[in-house]
Amino acid sequence: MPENGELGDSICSNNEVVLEEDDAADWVYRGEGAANVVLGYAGCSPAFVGKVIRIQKSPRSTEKCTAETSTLSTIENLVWKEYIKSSTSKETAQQLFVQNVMVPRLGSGHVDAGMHVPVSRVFLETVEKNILSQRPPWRVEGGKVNTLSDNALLISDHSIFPHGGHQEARCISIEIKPKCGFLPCSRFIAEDNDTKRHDTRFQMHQVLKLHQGEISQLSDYDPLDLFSGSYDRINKAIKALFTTPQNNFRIFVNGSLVFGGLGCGADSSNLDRGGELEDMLGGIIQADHGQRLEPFLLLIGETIFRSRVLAPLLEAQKLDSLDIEGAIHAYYNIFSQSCHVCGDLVDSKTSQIYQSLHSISLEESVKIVRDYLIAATAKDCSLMISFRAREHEDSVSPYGKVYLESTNQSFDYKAYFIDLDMKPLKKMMYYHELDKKIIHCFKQRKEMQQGLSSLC
Ligand SMILES: O=P(O)(O)O[C@@H]1[C@@H](OP(=O)(O)O)[C@H](OP(=O)(O)O)[C@H](O)[C@H](OP(=O)(O)O)[C@H]1OP(=O)(O)O
Ligand SMILES: Nc1ncnc2c1ncn2[C@@H]1O[C@H](COP(=O)(O)OP(=O)(O)OP(=O)(O)O)[C@@H](O)[C@H]1O
Ligand SMILES: [Zn+2]
Repeated sequence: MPENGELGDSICSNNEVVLEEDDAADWVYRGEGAANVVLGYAGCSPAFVGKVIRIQKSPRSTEKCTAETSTLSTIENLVWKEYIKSSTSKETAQQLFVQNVMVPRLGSGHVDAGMHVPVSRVFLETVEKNILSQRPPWRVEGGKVNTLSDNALLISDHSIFPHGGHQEARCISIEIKPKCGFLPCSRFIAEDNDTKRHDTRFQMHQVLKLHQGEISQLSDYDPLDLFSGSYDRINKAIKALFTTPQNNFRIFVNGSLVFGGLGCGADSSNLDRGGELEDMLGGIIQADHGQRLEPFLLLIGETIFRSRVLAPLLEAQKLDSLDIEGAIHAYYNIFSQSCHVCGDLVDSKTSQIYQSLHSISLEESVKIVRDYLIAATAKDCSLMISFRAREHEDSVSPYGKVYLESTNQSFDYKAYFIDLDMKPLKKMMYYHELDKKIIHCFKQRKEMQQGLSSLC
């Protein structure tokens, strides 16, 4: 149960201010994912300084925008009933999911659930026009601002520090999408899929992405390193993220993106060949030009190592204890449907293993699916860490402190998780299909490589 007992109403819904056409010019494009566009505030209204707004998109394929007024489905209400009241609108349910499900797991100091601000349709239409030229073409193709939404989510801007009255120090932030940090060991993983116990989901998915032309090279990054808790392995992961950032690593200076892409395709093409990043690091890392990047990457590693901020994220990811190969059967149970997966099985020994999952109670099935979905959110969110140099060693600060030995500097830092959206229940079948595709493609490549090496 949520600690504050809040199950239904929008959190601190700000009904006094409505963003109108004239306000649109104050909001500048920051980035976007598959589902939302994020804009930073460049105006001077105290209510918005230091904030971003997150605006829903609607997929192009549906042609028309749809107003997000509907509520969760009956079965989704059953899954989330401990956390979200059944009559709640979908968008408020999203916010309550963050507040009641994710904040207790990741810590209130690392998550801002945000609050809704009302927006007019013309505000959204103007924003859509203003940002069009800055959006990556493939994202424009994939979706547009949902101009029928009547609000946007106002969240702290995690890529800058709020103004403190004195002259602002340069702020540098990074964004990491760490993906799944453990190897599954569920007894429901079929023998044929044993590779899942040894190869990470991230690295196996890389092979499918390469095959489908979504990336042009395999990433060097191994999530097991980042989540290992070991200083050396964390630093190895950061170096790999820098070498092959894809959509897993970005750097911002004072809120502007300076390294990494606005989506997929950010391969090694934008490494710091011209030394621009070295220039940018100038105001923050006290070292000569050409020697700033390495300490900066060490600063990120040191912060992740010392703060242990990824430990609770890993715990949340591990709520997926049965793997999709187990959880999918519980999914069919809660719909009281005959299980399509078992229906397709020919091997009676394997079906016996899964039969045990079809004899559990509805409550147990709901818990398995709920935990799987929470884990899915934890495997897909991102971490933003912002740094600014500390001027006075003993100054009181609400932020964490990290010391960088190689330059003898201390930094303030803050670390926040973003994109903690609830995954739709209906995605369970997609997850099962994608899992099969990933393994199939990975095994094919492995067999091809083994065939080639036996020829040599
Ligand atoms: O399935 P995955 O692991 O590829 O994750 C999807 C992400 O792909 P990635 O591999 O990180 O590039 C995908 O990211 P991109 O759009 O590729 O940047 C989304 O985050 C997607 O979540 P949603 O559909 O927006 O809720 C993610 O879907 P979920 O699986 O988290 O639902
Ligand atoms: N609070 C924030 N402060 C600063 N930048 C942010 C914040 N929230 C999001 N961003 C930026 O906006 C980008 C898109 O945001 P977000 O990941 O929430 O979009 P999404 O559509 O939900 O993503 P997904 O594709 O995973 O569904 C992020 O990658 C990040 O660079
Ligand atoms: Zn089954």
